Amino acid sequence: MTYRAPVRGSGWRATLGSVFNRQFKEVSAVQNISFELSPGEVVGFIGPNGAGKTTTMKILSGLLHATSGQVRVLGHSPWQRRTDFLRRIAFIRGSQPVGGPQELTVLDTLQYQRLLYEVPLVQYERNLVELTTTLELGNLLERQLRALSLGEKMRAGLALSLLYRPELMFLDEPTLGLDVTGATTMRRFVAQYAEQTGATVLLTSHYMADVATLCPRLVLIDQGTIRYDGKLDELAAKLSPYKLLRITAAGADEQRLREAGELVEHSDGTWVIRVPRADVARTTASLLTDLEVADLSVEEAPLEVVIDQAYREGVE
Ligand SMILES: Nc1ncnc2c1ncn2[C@@H]1O[C@H](COP(=O)(O)OP(=O)(O)OP(=O)(O)O)[C@@H](O)[C@H]1O
Repeated sequence: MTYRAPVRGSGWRATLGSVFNRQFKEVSAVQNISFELSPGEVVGFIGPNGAGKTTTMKILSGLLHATSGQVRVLGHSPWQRRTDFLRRIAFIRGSQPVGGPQELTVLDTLQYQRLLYEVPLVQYERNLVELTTTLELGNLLERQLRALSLGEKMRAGLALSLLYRPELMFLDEPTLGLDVTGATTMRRFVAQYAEQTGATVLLTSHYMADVATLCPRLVLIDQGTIRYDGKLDELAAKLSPYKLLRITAAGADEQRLREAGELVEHSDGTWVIRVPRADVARTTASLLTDLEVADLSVEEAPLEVVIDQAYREGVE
């Protein structure tokens, strides 16, 4: 997919000049991307800023027409934007949760959406009750869209999209700017919707908590090309050949723990050591034998660390 981007120098002369003599350059956003989603999958589509995530989602939802290649979504060519296709998908962006006239109330907008998507009245009323409860919209329904906070807009935006029960959701940074509670509510809601309806979800996020909570599979894109497509835990295993042992033991001495692995942290009688994956079972057993262990847990390296490494060094 290439964009035709206008080229303009800086300063008012260049600005004026570009009005009469506009020049363009081709910007390649994504190339040779190929992946499939199975019905019911929840997939994390991640990558650094500018990697091509939003562009891909716009192509998949039909907002952009790819300059080359083949795209099939639910048996349709998305760019044709056929009504029967649009009724089955939703594209929800955390940066623009609700479009349309901002003077309308949430309820007006939901009613307008019902007409647009031809949702039968009985189904509309049932869905509205359910969405109002699960997304806690009760006291927002009579409020104008423009008066909503970011978190409230996001909840309203989700309700608008889910009113017609899409079977495929493109979620572009759905927790952007939300506080901890807002982000947790959003994750819980998406997981619940996908589970109850069997919907397929493709989700982009820079918050690893979203990915870790929701997505067993990851597609990692960088500079417009896919670098990894597979299970989240396999990516962690591939990139991080270590696990962390967190151990609380009375009378443990530093020397003994240093023998067991690389010391990462020590506070209040709790030690964290890094141990090669292959040695975890043996090391754990010997520590349990040698020390008076009150607590011991085996943890993966934090996902942030794994993904940061994938972005910086690649996956191979
Ligand atoms: N309308 C446009 N005109 C020209 N170039 C564009 C346009 N939209 C996006 N691009 C470029 O295409 C590339 C991919 O952008 P895209 O928005 O898809 O990235 P992204 O992965 O969603 O990034 P982010 O995580 O920052 O949102 C970037 O280099 C961007 O500058």
